[in-house]
This record gives sequence, C-alpha cells and structure tokens, in this order.
Amino acid sequence: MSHIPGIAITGASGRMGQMLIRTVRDSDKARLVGAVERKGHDWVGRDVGEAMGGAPLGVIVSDDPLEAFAPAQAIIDFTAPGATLEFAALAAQARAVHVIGTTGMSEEEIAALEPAARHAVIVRAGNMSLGVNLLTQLTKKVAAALDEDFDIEVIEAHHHHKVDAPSGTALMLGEAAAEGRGVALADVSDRGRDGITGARKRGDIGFTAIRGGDIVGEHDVLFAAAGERITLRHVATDRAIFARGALKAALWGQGKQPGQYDMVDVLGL
Ligand SMILES: NC(=O)C1=CN([C@@H]2O[C@H](COP(=O)(O)OP(=O)(O)OC[C@H]3O[C@@H](n4cnc5c(N)ncnc54)[C@H](O)[C@@H]3O)[C@@H](O)[C@H]2O)C=CC1
Ligand SMILES: O=C(O)C1=N[C@H](C(=O)O)C[C@H](O)C1
Repeated sequence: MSHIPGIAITGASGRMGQMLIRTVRDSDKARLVGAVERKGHDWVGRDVGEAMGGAPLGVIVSDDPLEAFAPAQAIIDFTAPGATLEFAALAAQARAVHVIGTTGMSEEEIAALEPAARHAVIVRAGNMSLGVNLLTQLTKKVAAALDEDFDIEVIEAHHHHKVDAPSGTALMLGEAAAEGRGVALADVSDRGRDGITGARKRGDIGFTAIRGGDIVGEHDVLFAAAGERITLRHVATDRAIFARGALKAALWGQGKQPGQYDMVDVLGL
C-alpha cells in the first residue's frame, strides 16, 4: 500500500467537488481514490476525470459512500448538511479524517457530529482559506481593542447559487468579533433586518448577505463609530484557495487524535 494518503471526494460534480478533484489530481502528496455523488446523478458509474470533460483518472463515481470511503485515509466533503452528517458516521467507521467544508449546518446538526469525532478526526471550517482564517484572528483583535462605540457589521457577497445565509465565513467572523468582545454571538446577533426594525441596538453584531452572479466570496467586517470607520476585508477570486486549504487539512489530520478541529488548528494561527 502506498504511504501517500488516499482521498475520497464527496459531491464530486459540484463547484467545490470538481475543484477538489483537480487539486488532489495535481498534488504529489495525496492520491484520489474515491468520488461520490448522490443517487440518480448522471455522473454515477462514470470515470470522474471523463465526467469532468478531461482524461480518465481511474476513479469511478459511486453513489455508495461506504464503498468509496473504504480505500481512503481522508474524505473531503463540501456538500449539504444532511449528506455531511451521513458521511461523518461512515468516515468514522472507516477511521478516515473527515474534512467538512459544508456550511449552513444547524446547531443540532453540528452537535450530531460529536459521536463520529470520538472515533475519527474531523476538521470543519466555514472557510478553508488561509486569508479568511487570518482575518478571523485580526477581527478578534480589533473587536477586543474597541468598545461598543464601534458598531460591528459583517457583510458578505456570494454567487446566486448559494443556498445558505449568512455564509459560514460570515458566522466565523461574527464569532471572532463576539469572542474579542467577550460576549456570546447568540446574544448579540442581528440577522435579517426588514421593515420598521427600530434603531440599531448598541453592542449588536449585524449580518448582511448579498447574492449575485458569479461572486466567489467576499467578506467585510465593518467597525463603524461616530467620525470614523475601519473595514477588514477578504476577497476570494478563485475556489482553489478553499480546495488547497481542505487538502492541507486532510494531510494534517493523519495520525492526529480523534476529535473536532478547525483551520486555525491546521494552520497554527
Ligand atoms: N468551507 C469552505 O471553505 C467552503 C465551503 N463551501 C460550501 O460547500 C458546500 C458546497 O458548495 P458548492 O460546491 O458551491 O455547491 P454545489 O451545489 O455546486 O455542490 C454540492 C454537491 O454535493 C452533491 N451532493 C448533495 N447531496 C449529496 C449526497 N447525499 N451524496 C453525494 N453528493 C451529494 C450535489 O449533487 C452537488 O454536486 C456549500 O455548503 C458551500 O457553502 C463552498 C466553498 C468553500
Ligand atoms: O458557497 C460558497 O460558495 C462559499 N461558501 C463558504 C461560506 O459559506 O462562507 C465559503 C466561501 O465564502 C464560498
């Protein structure tokens, strides 16, 4: 058996799935050993490289995750919350590292990952890029340095296919700002303003979501006070940054103790 970790990719035909397959294909540190799509998808049964319109990669797209995970040391999963919960149990069964990029998971769904994390490594982050994870640290610092005279607003923009809001990244940034302020985000979060909302509540952290065209992902953390404003900004122009981070997490997780980790752990920030 090769000592190079085998990786299975779920949601193989998706925007991130295809980017991940290209990233693993081009890496000399990992091997593509599995590709999963949902039952009934027209890629199932085809070579994943050919389905992507390129050369064959010797990996057939499967709708049986257990079969696809069997030869893998890591599963990289950017799909949907229900699918991710199912994959967590199967990845734990295979003792494979489960890298979760899926966003839009509820508190209950996140809590339901815990049994799997007793048996295997899970690395989960709403954004796998180096830049955004660095931005969370900066956000925490700035929020800790400023008092509530500065209103904090998180503004995010994404492509028109995105199904969840606020984005996973916006929530990470909101959590970082709340942590910097020493408050719980759940107590101060202000989402979905519409109509006669009343004046802004001091200390709240607000969220705004823009959806349009092919925007890959843009996030601003605005600190607005009387007479001055600070904006921390990250702009993603290429999904490769997320795929590179996810592959890094899959390799980092090899040999680690079972448990839940995030990209701050992986990147050592
Ligand atoms: N953490 C991060 O850095 C990033 C996270 N994301 C998140 O990744 C997720 C996917 O994003 P996209 O690739 O843009 O979406 P997409 O809609 O293009 O792809 C999702 C894929 O998952 C597949 N899928 C759904 N249920 C499945 C199941 N039960 N079994 C197998 N495959 C299944 C779909 O058929 C589809 O191919 C979203 O939650 C998004 O927010 C996206 C980019 C970066
Ligand atoms: O759905 C996307 O595309 C993205 N989702 C993640 C999020 O919800 O923050 C990360 C990135 O912004 C792209």
